[in-house]
Amino acid sequence: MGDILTLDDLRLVAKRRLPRMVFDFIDGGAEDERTLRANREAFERRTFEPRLLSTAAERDQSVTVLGERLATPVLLAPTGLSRLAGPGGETAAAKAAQKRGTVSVISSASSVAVGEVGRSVERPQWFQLYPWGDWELTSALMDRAKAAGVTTLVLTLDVPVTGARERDYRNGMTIPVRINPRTAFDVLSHPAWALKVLTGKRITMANLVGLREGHGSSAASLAQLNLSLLNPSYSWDDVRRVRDYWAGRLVLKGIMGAADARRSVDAGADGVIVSNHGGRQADAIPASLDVLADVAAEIGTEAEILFDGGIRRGTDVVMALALGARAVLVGRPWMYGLAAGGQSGVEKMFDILSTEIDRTLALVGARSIADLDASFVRNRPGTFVSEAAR
Ligand SMILES: Cc1cc2nc3c(=O)[nH]c(=O)nc-3n(C[C@H](O)[C@H](O)[C@H](O)COP(=O)(O)O)c2cc1C
Ligand SMILES: CC(C)CC(=O)C(=O)O
Repeated sequence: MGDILTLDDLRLVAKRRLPRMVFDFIDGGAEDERTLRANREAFERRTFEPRLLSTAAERDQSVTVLGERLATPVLLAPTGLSRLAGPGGETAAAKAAQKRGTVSVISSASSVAVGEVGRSVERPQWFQLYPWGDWELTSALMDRAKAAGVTTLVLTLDVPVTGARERDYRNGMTIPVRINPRTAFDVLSHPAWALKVLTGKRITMANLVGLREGHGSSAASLAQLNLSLLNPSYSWDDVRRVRDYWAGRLVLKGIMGAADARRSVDAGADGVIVSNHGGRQADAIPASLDVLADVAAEIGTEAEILFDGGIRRGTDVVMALALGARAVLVGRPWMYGLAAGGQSGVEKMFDILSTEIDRTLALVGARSIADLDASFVRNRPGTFVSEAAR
């Protein structure tokens, strides 16, 4: 991995190593992928106003998030079925995060059960829950997370139904996976991946195993169960019910405006994640960066604000922090890291970002994260991204 300089390099290695259907599942977004592209363009449209002669010989990028000290302001976002990207999946990711002094958020749809990840690391992890209609299963999952030592629950609110990831439909990446000459060729032409990933333990939504009496345990039936549990009429009262049940910290994910940020605080959230699910759910909603300052203005003094969507550089991290986030999460980049080099690939991702964050702090003139505020960022109208650059 010596020639990998950037997170985009990691993406290209992942693209070579993974079957197209797996790469596109990770890389893709919903419908026309407008929101997916917008997430990047929002960073490319903004610039810094450097403050000269105001940094220090050593910069400090540590932050405190909901009472936890993190060595770097980057957490791993919850992503389902990570073992598709590489062996170890969520366990490898949690170990990498722990090694770099931060945490991962384990998805409800993770391919390693939360208890197993918890046993493989000392640092307590976070756990993500979907807005399920079935309270018995929801509370059972919270109990499992608590028993696994989870400190912070992330309740994802932007999945009333699944977004239309059209790359997946076209590639046969559906439930069940469509096996035809094209998908078979796709897998067979990536023998190293097939050997490493498909010959290991069966890839399945491990948290759901045994959750529902009498429910089958095949990968397809568990994925189907996950889908069928989604509840389009989930309400703020349901959020309050989770709040009352979960004694730890509660973070609401998918907040895209001041009004929902206010409702989150009213429902008892300790924090929110400004996120559009990496452009995988609603298309034609804004870049998450474009609503961050609004959310910060509304609830910045009452709850902690985290951010995800399109972070690919240290400059992006510093910009999001300057605009009001306490820390950021990355989704696709750690999956690319896992595909490129397992746990060391995820560590590599952290190392690239940390080095870039440190250099950016020095170049914009900040000694620590606490020095950053919106005055470091210029908002430029229009975009610098050409069609060709995409
Ligand atoms: C392959 C994949 C699976 C995901 N699975 C989940 C999930 O299970 N739960 C969830 O809340 N978000 C999920 N997300 C969204 C991420 O948590 C995060 O919001 C998003 O990836 C951030 O954008 P980024 O990929 O540009 O960093 C997933 C994202 C990807 C790419
Ligand atoms: C594995 C899926 C259930 C999760 C996913 O793709 C997502 O939430 O974006």
